[in-house]
Amino acid sequence: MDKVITYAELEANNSKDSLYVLLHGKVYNVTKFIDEHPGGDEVILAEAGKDATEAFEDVGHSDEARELLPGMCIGEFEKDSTLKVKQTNTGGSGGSVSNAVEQGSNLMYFVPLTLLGAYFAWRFYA
Ligand code: HEM
Repeated sequence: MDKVITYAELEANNSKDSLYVLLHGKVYNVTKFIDEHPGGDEVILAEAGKDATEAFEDVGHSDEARELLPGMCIGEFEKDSTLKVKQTNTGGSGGSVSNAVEQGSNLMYFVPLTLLGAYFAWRFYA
């Protein structure tokens, strides 16, 4: 299983006729499996050309489901491509939203602490 799959290859195999899925940094050819998937074909097709790891783990797939994976593995995902995928995911609106949340959580601590400090300063001097 030494073959390295590029992002271009992953993206090119995005239909029911030929479908690759990226899970945990490995690429799986699920073309034959998709009709047998108990969760239906649409959920897997929706992850075509993307990192499906999160969707796969969110479902909480059983050990039996995981045992099917090695048989469909066709290689490792190109490391640089992973970065590219991650960058497009964190870029754009998603990135600014999480930045805003991060800044918000800093304020969440800063504002009450400042008010508390002001209150005790007032009690002390009053
Ligand atoms: C390509 C690798 C995958 C394999 C081998 C696989 C296999 C399975 C198996 C065997 C089940 C039956 C329940 C279980 O044993 O856990 C299942 C259920 C399910 N799978 Fe997958 N799956 C794959 C990918 C995905 C992906 C990418 C999604 C995307 C969201 C997905 C969504 C679901 C859902 C929603 C169910 C639940 C169906 C139900 O309980 O009605 N699966 N899968």
